Amino acid sequence: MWTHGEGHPVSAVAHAPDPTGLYRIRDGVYAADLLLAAVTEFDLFTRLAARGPVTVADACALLGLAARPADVLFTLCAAHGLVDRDVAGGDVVTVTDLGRCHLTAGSPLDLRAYYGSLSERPAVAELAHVLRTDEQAAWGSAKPGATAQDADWSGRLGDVAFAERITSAMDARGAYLAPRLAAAVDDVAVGALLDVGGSSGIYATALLDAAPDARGTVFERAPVDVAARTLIESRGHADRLDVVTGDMFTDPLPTGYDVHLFSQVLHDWDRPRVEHLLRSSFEALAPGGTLLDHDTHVAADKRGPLPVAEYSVLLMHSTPGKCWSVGELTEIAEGVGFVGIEHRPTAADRGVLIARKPA
Ligand SMILES: C[S@@+](CC[C@H](N)C(=O)[O-])C[C@H]1O[C@@H](n2cnc3c(N)ncnc32)[C@H](O)[C@@H]1O
Repeated sequence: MWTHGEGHPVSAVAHAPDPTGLYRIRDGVYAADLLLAAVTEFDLFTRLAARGPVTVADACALLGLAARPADVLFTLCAAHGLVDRDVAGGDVVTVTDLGRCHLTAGSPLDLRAYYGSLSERPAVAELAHVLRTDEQAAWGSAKPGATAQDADWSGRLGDVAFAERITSAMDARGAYLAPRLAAAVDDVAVGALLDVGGSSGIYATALLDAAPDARGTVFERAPVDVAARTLIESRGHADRLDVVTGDMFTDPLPTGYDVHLFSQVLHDWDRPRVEHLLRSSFEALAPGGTLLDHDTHVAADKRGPLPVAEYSVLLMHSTPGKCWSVGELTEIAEGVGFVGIEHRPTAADRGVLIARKPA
């Protein structure tokens, strides 16, 4: 029988019921609205079926879609079996029998009116706007009238109360995920760990628990740095895990670390900023060091997995990011100099991309 707070985190996780379904409900909360928007605002399947196989770039031109949200949309449609997506063959999408039979005009089994009956949901309009403009919507579909500065997720992190709330959320998410990440990389030697955007330090704590001689640093922006220090101290890890305050986009990362961890950080950012972060990591990492990117990763063929495709919709809605594919991250990491890239599953649809800096 499971009781809250039972035992050490590692054994607690080992004995806990699997919460993957609970992560999926939360992370996939906008996914149905994106499909509703695609059907009701763009009549996506009717127009694509009439066109035949088409590149994603041409589909964007045909439908008036911006590239990033279209990429997220077509991964979701592929994961649902509504389109075939051939990334290796030029990123061509083709409506499947399922999409053609049930979501196109003229079919006797056309469900578009059924989907249309929910088209007034506020999130449908928000997602249609993101699809057209690539402008992110307010975090949590914040109340009408909020200023862009107030509504933007990254901008709101400057507010102490919001930063504490988000840090608590990240910490709660990590209680189950962090020990599983540590177990998945237990063969990676850790001397000094830098956890970039490490929030409460829960992942760094788990990695250090598995490497008793190692030390670590959480690199965080203000005011999350304050919440991080408080939580690390309260857990009795302040002797081995400190917090350095900085901005990962305007400051160089500190040197003297042989393992860098980015956990669920890259999915918040667009490609230029992901490239910046991986280049910055490569420059600061000790020769022979290891980069760990722990996140929900889309498969290289961009056809799923479905829970990751669904989470990518939330990120597309309210950040400039998305769930990056293993192929995209490998290309970016190799482009800045990393080698030996591999991907391992961890828990709850997460995985870790491991890359090495040559010695
Ligand atoms: C989605 S959270 C991930 C937190 C944690 N790594 C995890 O896996 O739950 C992104 C983190 O990046 C931090 N962050 C955002 N912008 C930053 C910046 N410019 N410099 C440093 N940290 C930043 C945020 O404060 C936040 O803690």
